[in-house]
Amino acid sequence: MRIAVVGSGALGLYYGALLQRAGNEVTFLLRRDYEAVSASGLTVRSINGDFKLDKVSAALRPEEIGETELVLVGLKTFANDSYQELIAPLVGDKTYILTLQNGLGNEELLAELFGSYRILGGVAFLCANRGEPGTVHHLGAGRIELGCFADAPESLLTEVAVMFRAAGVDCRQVRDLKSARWQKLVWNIPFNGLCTLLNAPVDRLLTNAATRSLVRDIMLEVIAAANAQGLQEPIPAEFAEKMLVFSDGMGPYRPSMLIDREEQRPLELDAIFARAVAAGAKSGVQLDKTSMLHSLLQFVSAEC
Ligand SMILES: NC(=O)C1=CN([C@@H]2O[C@H](COP(=O)(O)OP(=O)(O)OC[C@H]3O[C@@H](n4cnc5c(N)ncnc54)[C@H](OP(=O)(O)O)[C@@H]3O)[C@@H](O)[C@H]2O)C=CC1
Ligand SMILES: CC(C)(CO)C(=O)C(=O)O
Repeated sequence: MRIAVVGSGALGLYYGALLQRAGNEVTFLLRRDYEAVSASGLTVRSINGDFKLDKVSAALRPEEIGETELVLVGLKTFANDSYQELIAPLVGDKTYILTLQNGLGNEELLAELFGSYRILGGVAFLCANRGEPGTVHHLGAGRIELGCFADAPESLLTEVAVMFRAAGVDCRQVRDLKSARWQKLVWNIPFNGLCTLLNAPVDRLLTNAATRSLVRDIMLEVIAAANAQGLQEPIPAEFAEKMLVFSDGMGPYRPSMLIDREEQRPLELDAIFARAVAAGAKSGVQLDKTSMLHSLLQFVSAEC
C-alpha cells in the first residue's frame, strides 16, 4: 500500500517504520527530523529488536507526496487545525485516512473535512518516545484496535488490519470504535492527567496507595460516562482493574503529555479532557474528578 504518515513523531515514525519494513511504500511528512532522516535514514530502538531503514522517503510539504492510498495521522491533537493544510494534498478518490491519535473528536473533524466514508480510527496501546532526530524509541506494548468511523467500508478496515498484522503489529478490528476510544480514555485521563500534574511516571502513581486508589476512582468515573454514550459494547467496571494491571507492567513510563509539559509544548487537553467532560455532561454524567484534572492542567499549560 502507498502510505503517507502525517505527524511523524513517536507514534507515526514507529508504525510507519514497521509498515515500510514489511514492504509498503511509506512516505513520511517530516519537520524536525527531515534532515536527519533524509541523510541517514530512520533508526528504531525497540524492545522487540532494533532495526534501521537506510532509505526513507521524506517530504517537507504534503504537495511533494501527492495522492496516496492511506494517510496515517499521528499528529498531536493540538495540531488538528492543520488537518486541511497537511492532508488535503494527499487525498484523491481512493484515499483513506486512519487516525491513531488519542482522545475524542478526531474522526469527526476528519469526516467533516474529507468525507466520513474514508475515515478509519484506531487506538494505540503503544509506549513510544522520540529520540535524537532520526531515532524513535519503542519502550513497550504496541497493540492497536481499529474501527470504521460511520460509513467507511468494513472491507477496507480488514485490508488495513491485515497490513498492520503483516508488519508485526498486534492489530484487532473492533465493531464499536466509540467504545474503543472511551476505553483508551480510561487510561489516558487518569495517567496523562496525574503524571503530568505530579511530574511522576506511571509506576510511582501505582506504588503509592493513595494515588493508585485515585487512578481507580477516575477510571470508574470515565467508565460511567462512557456507558452513558449508547455504546454497542459497554465497558464493564472490571475494566478499571484490567487497566491497572496493564499499567503495572509499564514501569517508569512517562506519558506523552508529561513529556509535552517538560518540553513546554501545548497539551492535548481538548481531545482528552474537555471533550470527555462535555460528552459526559450532555448525557447526564458529571465527570467531577476529570473536570478538576482539566482545570489544573489548563493552569499548568498556561504557565508553559
Ligand atoms: N507516543 C505514544 O506512544 C502514543 C501516542 N498516542 C497519541 O498519538 C498522537 C501522536 O503522539 P506522539 O507520536 O507521541 O506525538 P509526537 O509529538 O511525538 O509527534 C507528533 C508529530 O506531529 C508533527 N507535526 C505537528 N504539526 C505539524 C505540522 N504542521 N507539519 C508537520 N508535522 C507536524 C510533529 O512534528 P515535529 O517533528 O516537527 O515535532 C511530530 O513529529 C497523540 O494524539 C498521542 O496522544 C497514542 C498512543 C501512544
Ligand atoms: C496508554 C499509552 C501509554 C499508550 O499505551 C498512551 O496513550 C500515552 O502515553 O499517551
